[in-house]
Amino acid sequence: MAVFTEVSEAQADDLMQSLNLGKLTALRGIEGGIENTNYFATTSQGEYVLTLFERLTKEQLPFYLFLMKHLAGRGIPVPDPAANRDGDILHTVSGKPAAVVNKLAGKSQLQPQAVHAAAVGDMLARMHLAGADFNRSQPNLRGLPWWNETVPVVLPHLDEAQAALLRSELAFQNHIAASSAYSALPRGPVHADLFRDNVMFDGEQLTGFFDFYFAGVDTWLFDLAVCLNDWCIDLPSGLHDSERAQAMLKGYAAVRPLSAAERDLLPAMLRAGALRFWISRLWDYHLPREASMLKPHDPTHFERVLRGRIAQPLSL
Ligand SMILES: Nc1ncnc2c1ncn2[C@@H]1O[C@H](COP(=O)(O)OP(=O)(O)O)[C@@H](O)[C@H]1O
Ligand SMILES: N[C@@H](CCOP(=O)(O)O)C(=O)O
Repeated sequence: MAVFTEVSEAQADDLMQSLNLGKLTALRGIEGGIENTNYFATTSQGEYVLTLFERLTKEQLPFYLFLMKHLAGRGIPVPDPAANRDGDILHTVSGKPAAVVNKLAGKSQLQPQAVHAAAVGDMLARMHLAGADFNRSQPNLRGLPWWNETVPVVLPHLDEAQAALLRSELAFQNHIAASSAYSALPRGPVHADLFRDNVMFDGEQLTGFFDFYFAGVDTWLFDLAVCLNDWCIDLPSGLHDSERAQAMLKGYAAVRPLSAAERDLLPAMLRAGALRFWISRLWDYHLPREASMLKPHDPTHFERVLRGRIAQPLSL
């Protein structure tokens, strides 16, 4: 479940009315998600999602919320945070920072085909281009500095072979990040967590995507690698699916062709994407948050993905 903080109907009604979104008619806690408290709030005007942020601070949140607003304004199908009469889009509910966004149509496609992978590639490239002139900046808070901090914390929980892999991959990624080839990669705001459960489809039509709370400024190639590592990997084997990967790469490149430097570094970024989620899953698994009733994601999945990416680098 992902209701860490209870919200009463009266509290939600007050907020919806202050946002000029009508009178609350129903409020329902959302089970999915692992980071924040989420409710579906129905009003006389429509359906919305109310999020209370459990870990992110008031200083960090404007980047995500204004990025969503910027992208929505450019026609990218992402939730648009609602503003009050003073133009504020970050609110407070039960002492927690909170936001209200429109509910997106569609449902998750958890068993994607090539056509879905292509649509995600196309939309990701559109998002990168639309975000290029966004005027705020915040690093990817789950980027290399966080990996360097967190690896020593999770290492004691691993067996020898896993610890050796984690150490050597972290060293490899530090080496890549210090290279001139890496510095030459184009960058901008990235979603950084565009997994299957964060994208909505109506049949083959991508209707929207959400959950921007791991977004940040990073290389566009890293974002693409994160998508390839989720949409184009079979579950539970962790094996690469070439048909879906080619479809995603083609969908992306039709909107924004990859540079030579990006093509060269794709294998390293696929490893970076696998390492990032192996570390965060190990962290969530071995150091769970107090009072959380969540079932953590399986860390060994991304260990398998990483081993696969090292053994069989994807070449373009
Ligand atoms: N804007 C939205 N439109 C439709 N459904 C949403 C929207 N935002 C969140 N959801 C629903 O809420 C669930 C949890 O949201 P998510 O952002 O993944 O939570 P968390 O940040 O806690 O991981 C999603 O799986 C989805 O079902
Ligand atoms: N996609 C990540 C976990 C982040 O969870 P989300 O529900 O906020 O997308 C993973 O699979 O490890």
